Amino acid sequence: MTFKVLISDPLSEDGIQPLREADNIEVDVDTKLSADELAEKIDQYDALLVRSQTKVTRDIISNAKQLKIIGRAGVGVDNIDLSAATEYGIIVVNAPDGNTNSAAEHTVAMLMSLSRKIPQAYAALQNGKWDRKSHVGVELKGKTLGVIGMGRIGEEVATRAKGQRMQVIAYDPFLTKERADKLGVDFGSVEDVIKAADFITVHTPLIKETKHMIDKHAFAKMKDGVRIINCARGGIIDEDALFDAIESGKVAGAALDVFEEEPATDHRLLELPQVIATPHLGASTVEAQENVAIDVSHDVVRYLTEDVARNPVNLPSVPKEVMSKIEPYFHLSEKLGTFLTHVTKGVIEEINIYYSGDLIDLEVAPLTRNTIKGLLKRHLGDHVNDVNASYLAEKRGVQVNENKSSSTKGFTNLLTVEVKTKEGTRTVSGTLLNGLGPRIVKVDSYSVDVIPEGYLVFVSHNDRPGVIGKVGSAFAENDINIAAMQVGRSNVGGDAIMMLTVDKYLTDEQLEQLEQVEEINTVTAIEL
Ligand SMILES: NC(=O)C1=CN([C@@H]2O[C@H](COP(=O)(O)OP(=O)(O)OC[C@H]3O[C@@H](n4cnc5c(N)ncnc54)[C@H](O)[C@@H]3O)[C@@H](O)[C@H]2O)C=CC1
Ligand SMILES: O=C(O)CCC(=O)C(=O)O
Repeated sequence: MTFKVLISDPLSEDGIQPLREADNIEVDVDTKLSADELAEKIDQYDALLVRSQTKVTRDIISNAKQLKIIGRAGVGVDNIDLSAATEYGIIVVNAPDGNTNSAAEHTVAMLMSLSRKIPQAYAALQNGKWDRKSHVGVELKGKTLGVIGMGRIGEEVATRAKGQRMQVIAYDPFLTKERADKLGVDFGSVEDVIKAADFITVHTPLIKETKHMIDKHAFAKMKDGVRIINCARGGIIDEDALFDAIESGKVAGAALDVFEEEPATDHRLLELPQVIATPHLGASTVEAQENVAIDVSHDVVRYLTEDVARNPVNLPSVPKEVMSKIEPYFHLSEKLGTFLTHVTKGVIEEINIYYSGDLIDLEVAPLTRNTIKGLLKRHLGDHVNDVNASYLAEKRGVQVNENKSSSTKGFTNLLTVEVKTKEGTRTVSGTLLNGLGPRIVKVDSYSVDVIPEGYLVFVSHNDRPGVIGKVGSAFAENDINIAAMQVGRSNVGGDAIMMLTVDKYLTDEQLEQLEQVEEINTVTAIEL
């Protein structure tokens, strides 16, 4: 099978070598497509790679009939409609580490340019003005830098600012005292930071909580003559409030690499002499562009060929060590879900998944997603995958509960899936037998030992002498070859079940014939 990859923004040619070198991947580069052209063309592709220029909208995603992965060569994924991608089962991956250094260096460059008015002085000189009076700067040494967002870039900036002998005070919801002490920075609330700082730099993602977090109220609390830097995302700082704060003299200057609307060629902030700006250049170095393209290309190859991604954005990433431990249970979890879709009557309202034995200490969320996938796929089709399984269940009002239970019923590991509908509850348990692979070991209260593979027939019947022979004959009369058979009963003469492994999926006619046997209540054909 050959996968087709479209690259719709300029990416480093050296960086995309992993894609070019993959045997089964064909790469098209087209960086001039309009949104409409992309929406029209996208249905031929298995993967789309972008930088920040292409807006991957719901419209484009809904046309992407075979798209499996969107790769963002960079950190911020705000140019991709993540909820649409999740809904359509498309994984989004980014390259979070490759441009950290460049973005941090750019921030420091902006900090120094801002403090010494280098861009303004250069522009004046180009216009023939030897003006030394208007371009008096301030030193960084001894000043306080406020860092909001101490992730990868924020931390690098803080460390470098200390090299300039600045004091650093930082806020991040995940910044612990231990980490702050280790980095040699003070920490406090957003308010503490903005009140204490002479320079403020933001390094958060643009999300609901950070949109306009620096607004007119925040500016009012700052020191007079504060200077602001934004090399993260336009919109973290309210641009109108910044404009007013500069005009009023509260803010002495601002250095902006990013804007709420980009490209921002005609922005009123750019008319202010206190503002210096670059056109979103934080990651624009040879090194960063090569790094992010390499990282994202590797992830696209990995996902298309092995179904694993290192930097997924709309799916929690599972560390390799965890993955290697849970991987053997993947097959079992999906098969248990699929088994239940065959034997469950009515609309699923609740799914309870119980993990016990060896499974109790593992991170089982990926197995839960896989079980849900098994439960939904038969009815919703092949577009159900790990990315959208939980979303689709939630959308349908299905409550999913993940439980860890100490009851192993004698197995070293046991995975039990219970499904509730208005018509009742059905339960199936499976285990991974050492050296023998996956087994279904219980259906409702009946113990069985069945390999969850191929074609099965689930028969519920009354426990009477001779019934097994009758069922055997009925199968023979219907030309159905039985490869294996398991029986289980609740009590002598009571309800009983049979699980048979057969060679073919039973037709409706065959099922009707089998149900003619007096002792048989229901016969269900199962394909796992
Ligand atoms: N200008 C450019 O070309 C570039 C811009 N960026 C942008 O820089 C930003 C930071 O990137 P990274 O450091 O790689 O991301 P990161 O994910 O490592 O760090 C973001 C940090 O922000 C923190 N945060 C989230 N909400 C917050 C809040 N309300 N207040 C304070 N902190 C909050 C998070 O806890 C996290 O530690 C992103 O917006 C990214 O898109 C990244 C690379 C290049
Ligand atoms: O140069 C780019 O692609 C933008 C980089 C960026 O903003 C990011 O990685 O978040």
